[in-house]
Amino acid sequence: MVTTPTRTAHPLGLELDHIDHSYMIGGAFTPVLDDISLTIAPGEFVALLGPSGCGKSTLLRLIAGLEPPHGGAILAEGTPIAGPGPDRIVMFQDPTLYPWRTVRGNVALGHDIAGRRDPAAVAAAIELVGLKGFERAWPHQLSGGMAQRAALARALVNDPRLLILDEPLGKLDSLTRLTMQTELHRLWRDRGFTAIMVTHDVEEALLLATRIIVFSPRPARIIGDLPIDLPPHRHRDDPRLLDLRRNILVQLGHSADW
Ligand SMILES: Nc1ncnc2c1ncn2[C@@H]1O[C@H](COP(=O)(O)OP(=O)(O)OP(=O)(O)O)[C@@H](O)[C@H]1O
Repeated sequence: MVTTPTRTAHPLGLELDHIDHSYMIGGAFTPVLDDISLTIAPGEFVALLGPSGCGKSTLLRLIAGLEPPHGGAILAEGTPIAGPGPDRIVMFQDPTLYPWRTVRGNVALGHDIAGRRDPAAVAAAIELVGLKGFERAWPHQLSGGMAQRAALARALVNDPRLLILDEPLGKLDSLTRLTMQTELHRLWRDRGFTAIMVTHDVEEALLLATRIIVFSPRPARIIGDLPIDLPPHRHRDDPRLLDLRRNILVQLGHSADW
């Protein structure tokens, strides 16, 4: 696999200022996000952890600009986010590749929409995620991990300033997941974008993130904000990582020996 010399020119910094959000669920007004304030520095890798249904994906959607918050504001470098933008790319649990496009066609999608032609950048992104040789493969010919790599290449080809990851590795088998964790971490280090990732896996958060935000059950409030001051190359059995894991599990309401 290649390493890339290209660094994202300007990783995006974010300010979440007293965010509230709610939905009508079954006819009832249901608060989902409760007074979320958070400053994310350019280049951070922030993992969001919290109980199922607490509002993590909702927060990602607001940051992506797919919905406006009902209260408060989200500022990107001081400017309120007013909708989706090419500087903020979202990657979901399902790779959602277009079945009628090859790997190359899927990765080039953002360029095609923007009317841009840059076959070299597309080829570089494909190589970067280890799919060189599969440019002409169709999505149905890929394994789950390969499809997720193609989705990652599609996200990276546009050189995002902020990568928004909603459980991107959640559906992968455990071995592929380990490989993809390493790859994602390497890409983040090499490219230097800001990353915000929802995961249910405390260990994954500890292996990848520079900071972990822990949320309460719905409506999500921030109950923990932990800087992860570990070296870039981390080991699952590092006693400091195991201590942090215990601490986070307790915050999430599990017993420490879980
Ligand atoms: N478009 C929507 N319309 C109505 N309710 C919604 C909508 N999207 C999410 N919700 C509700 O908001 C709450 C939070 O959902 P969200 O998907 O943000 O949680 P989550 O923390 O990401 O959950 P999980 O960890 O299980 O993926 C849930 O109760 C869900 O039912």
